Amino acid sequence: MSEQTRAGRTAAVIPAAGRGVRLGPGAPKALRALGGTPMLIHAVRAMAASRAVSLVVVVAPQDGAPEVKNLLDAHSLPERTDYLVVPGGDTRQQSVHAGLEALPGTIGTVLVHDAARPLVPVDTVDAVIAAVRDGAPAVVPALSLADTVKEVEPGEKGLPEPVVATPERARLRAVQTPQGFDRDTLLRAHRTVAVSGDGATDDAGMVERLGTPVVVVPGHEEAFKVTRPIDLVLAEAVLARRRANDGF
Ligand SMILES: Nc1ccn([C@@H]2O[C@H](COP(=O)(O)OP(=O)(O)OP(=O)(O)O)[C@@H](O)[C@H]2O)c(=O)n1
Ligand SMILES: C[C@](O)(CO)[C@H](O)COP(=O)(O)O
Repeated sequence: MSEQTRAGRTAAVIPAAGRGVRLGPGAPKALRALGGTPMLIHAVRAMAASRAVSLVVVVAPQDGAPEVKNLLDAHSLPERTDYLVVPGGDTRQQSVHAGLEALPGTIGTVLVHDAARPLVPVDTVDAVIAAVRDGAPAVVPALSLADTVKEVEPGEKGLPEPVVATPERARLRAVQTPQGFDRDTLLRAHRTVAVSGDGATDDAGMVERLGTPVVVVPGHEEAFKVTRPIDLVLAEAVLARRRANDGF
């Protein structure tokens, strides 16, 4: 069944319904400008840049679907790709679930990509799709860590926290998006797995909870998530360098 569905088309679901509290006051994060263009538009273009992606489903803030539709209409996007907008939920996983339920039956492979990762290169997108099409039911791009990581006993904010363990860094990876899935597998995870607790911060974590294997492929430094104000400074710098290199 999976092999059969994976022969189908590839869609990208972009959860974009978050507020961006950690970025500070302002418009919903996905709608904030990066290089003069909403972050969401960068993310949509990043998915549609892959020739394998034939449908992009944007999950908009709950009451923001009309605004997001207008935004997509107002920006140039590849014509070979179809675009759909659906309203999101209170959590990232509710939003992703809403996007998945909107997929037509012809979709065999699905990517889930944060609107907050506007600069992911198309080679990373294609590598994830290729790994799913080669038979992996769940694929995540990830990077090794530059910092040592400590596990702590979380305490009150501002107070010293006791260290519990120092995990072996060589075995750790920082996970990015787009994450790629056999569509039936991810839908099953979203329909059956609890959306809180360990493994609920990303879609691959939910698939892990099904007992289904997940594999990692190399991520990319420019696929970082715009979470805090410093990330926006970095994103502007990366975009400016790209534009200078492209000569416009
Ligand atoms: N209810 C939600 C919450 C998050 N997201 C999306 O999930 C992605 C990753 O989440 P994150 O970076 O945490 O975004 P926010 O939730 O907006 O950030 P914050 O936690 O700082 O408010 C973002 O593209 C965000 O729009 C979503 O679609 N629906
Ligand atoms: C999905 C994700 O981007 C993988 O790193 C991450 O788990 C999202 O976490 P957030 O706290 O909801 O931004």
